[in-house]
Amino acid sequence: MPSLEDELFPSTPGKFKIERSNTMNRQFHRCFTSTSTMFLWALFLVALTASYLSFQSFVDSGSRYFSASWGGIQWEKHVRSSAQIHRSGGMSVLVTGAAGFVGTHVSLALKKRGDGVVGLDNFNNYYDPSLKKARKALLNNHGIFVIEGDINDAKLLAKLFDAVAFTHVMHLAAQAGVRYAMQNPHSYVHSNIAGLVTLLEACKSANPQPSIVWASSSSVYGLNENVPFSEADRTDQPASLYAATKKAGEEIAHTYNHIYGLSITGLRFFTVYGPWGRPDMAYFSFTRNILQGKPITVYRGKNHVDLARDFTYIDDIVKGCLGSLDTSGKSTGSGGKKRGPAPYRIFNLGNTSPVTVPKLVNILERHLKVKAKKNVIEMPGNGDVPFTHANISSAQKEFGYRPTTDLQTGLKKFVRWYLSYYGYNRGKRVN
Ligand SMILES: O=C(O)[C@H]1O[C@H](OP(=O)(O)OP(=O)(O)OC[C@H]2O[C@@H](n3ccc(=O)[nH]c3=O)[C@H](O)[C@@H]2O)[C@H](O)[C@@H](O)[C@@H]1O
Repeated sequence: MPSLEDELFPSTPGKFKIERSNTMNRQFHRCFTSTSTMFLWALFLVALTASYLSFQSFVDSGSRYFSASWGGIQWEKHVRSSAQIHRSGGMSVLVTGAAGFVGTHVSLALKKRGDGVVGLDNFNNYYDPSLKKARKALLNNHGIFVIEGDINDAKLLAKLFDAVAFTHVMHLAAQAGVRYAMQNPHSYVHSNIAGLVTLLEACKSANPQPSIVWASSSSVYGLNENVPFSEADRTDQPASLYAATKKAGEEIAHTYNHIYGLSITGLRFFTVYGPWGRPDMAYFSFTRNILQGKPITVYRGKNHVDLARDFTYIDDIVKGCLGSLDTSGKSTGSGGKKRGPAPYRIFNLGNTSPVTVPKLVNILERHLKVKAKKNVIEMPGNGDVPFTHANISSAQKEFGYRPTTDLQTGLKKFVRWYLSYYGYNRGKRVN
């Protein structure tokens, strides 16, 4: 039987194989034995290092688990204190997408009037996450705790509803943007469909069930040509996957209302703009490019018709959100079972006065005191619609919604914020 040495060092044709004297044999054997011992030691050390490294990685993953961004006594304390109501008849609201544009403004408005607010946001990098972090810091300064987590995380949601009996959920977390849907379609399904269902599941099982107000979109009107758009108009011709996921969201919401007695209000926002806004939107990216001397691309419709939007200022949208929360009515279910019918509502939140994109550029040029380098091209077939225009009579009737800021005034406020946030006022540019 071959020895271990033989197996480790199989004979090979070479110097040591030719005729050897006894002495040479002994020396060779000594030398061979010590070499193989060293090799065994080396092997032992390698094995030791490997097991140490794998132990380290086990410890690391363990500590990652224990230091997860949510959970623990301190964390629950923060959640409960942030959810605390400070006015009589107030509400405690879970705001998803709290570090987003609309989420930040709504959270601040709720907190300011004495409602409890807990924020949830996944801080994804669809656009510059540092802007989301800055919004989070702003919310923290106002006593609002924002949890870094995803609406698809059912355990996190269950934990939140365990910790706090939220009266309302303001669901604003979403994958936004009309044209980006062609680049990353799955992100829309992940947030706007799967995420919505996970959230509604958590709400339906919560005891008490919260009332839900959530962000749909004016884009559900798609290729509809009746203007202004009314809630009763057809919404079965979406022009983008984004619009299709929002429309699907409305149907899913209806199902949860019907089966589980959840009170649900969907808000169709019309191109919301303002301070702390979204860098992917035209008014924001135009401002950035104009200030940096870069060209902007202005889309134009068929037959040289200008595109138009019912641009709606953020403060008006916030009023609409709060009005919806205040009039939402209660969910009726408990223990995951419906106990009676609950409200199901949909409202347009627009400005009711569409403005063309060239006019938007004009206003920006005046506020920025810089001429834009315009590159006008025909609207590509990328999900865009030629115009939007809201009929807001339902929201007006239900909770007195009345927008008061025109585009000229709203953009002035946006530009003032932009210049200050990006350091133009201090004589330096940080973007
Ligand atoms: O109201 C809505 O439902 C939607 O409003 C916006 O979508 P959109 O109206 O397309 O807003 P922008 O992306 O800011 O575009 C505004 C206008 O500028 C035009 N545009 C956009 C980008 C560009 O480079 N050039 C350009 O001319 C667009 O065609 C559009 O007519 C938001 O991005 C959506 O998330 C939201 O749901």
